[in-house]
Amino acid sequence: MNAETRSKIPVALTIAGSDSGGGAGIQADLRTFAFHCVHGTSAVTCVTAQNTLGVVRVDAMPSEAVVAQMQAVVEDIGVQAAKTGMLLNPEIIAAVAQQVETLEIDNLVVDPVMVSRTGAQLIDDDAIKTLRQQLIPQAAIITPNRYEAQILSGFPINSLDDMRAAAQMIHRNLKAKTVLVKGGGMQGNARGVDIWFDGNRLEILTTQQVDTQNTHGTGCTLSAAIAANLAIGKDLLTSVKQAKEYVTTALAYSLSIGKGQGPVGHFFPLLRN
Ligand SMILES: Nc1ncnc2c1ncn2[C@@H]1O[C@H](COP(=O)(O)OP(=O)(O)OP(=O)(O)O)[C@@H](O)[C@H]1O
Ligand SMILES: Cc1ncc(CO)c(N)n1
Repeated sequence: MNAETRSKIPVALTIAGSDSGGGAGIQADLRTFAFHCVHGTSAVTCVTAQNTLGVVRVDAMPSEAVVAQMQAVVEDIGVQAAKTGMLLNPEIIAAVAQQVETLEIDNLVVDPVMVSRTGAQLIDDDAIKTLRQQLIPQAAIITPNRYEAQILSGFPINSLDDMRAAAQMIHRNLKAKTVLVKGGGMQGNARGVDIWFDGNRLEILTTQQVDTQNTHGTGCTLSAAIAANLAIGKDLLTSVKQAKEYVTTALAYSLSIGKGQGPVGHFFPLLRN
């Protein structure tokens, strides 16, 4: 049998950490790209020893190794979109920001991974500063969760109104082109509601609320799905809306594995009871 060669396969790049438990980070991103029929490439920033209960240990890659991975992928294969996840320290963030510019990477989705949904800080304070100054202004969209939006806006977020105000403030103060404040960590009716603001248009994005504790990797999955849709050539708002639908269905098929928060079911059409 002759192999059928396809020349127009969209390609996306994830610049993120490894999650040994397989629920978040590059493992979630590559599964999400594959689901969208987008070829997935990766630049690993750090290796976490992690499971459904939390992060046990983190080992950073040298920033030169992250740069080499980005260059190897972009200079040969080329990418139509990229996302960043856990970037860990100021050296890695500065190096990634520099390469995004040098390699002219378009359609950059920045998931400003700082604090997990459980409230655990995942990167150090200097890293947050570098992220604000060097990477966020280059993003087509940034996707902070409730706690990250609190840090970036500087005020507590307890309601949909607070989320709206934070999205507007982050857009204005950080020169973020588009902001999506995610509501997975909210209580009551605001849980699972996201706010989109691009300086012009403010949209409240809702799907069905899914009642599950298996929410590990929802943020990674959402930003990877946005990048996949952008790589395919969809516009930004359509990419976000469709990514949100994808996460909602993946949550509805989430996996009860481990003793804590299990991962979402990325390949739900293949899952059987
Ligand atoms: N229970 C839920 N029902 C419906 N949608 C949800 C639920 N939980 C999270 N989401 C959605 O999942 C997406 C990711 O948001 P979330 O706030 O969970 O990100 P995060 O905290 O960065 O995730 P992570 O667990 O990967 O750190 C958002 O679109 C959010 O609205
Ligand atoms: C590697 C990694 N990236 C991102 C997150 C946030 O969910 C996580 N827990 N682990």
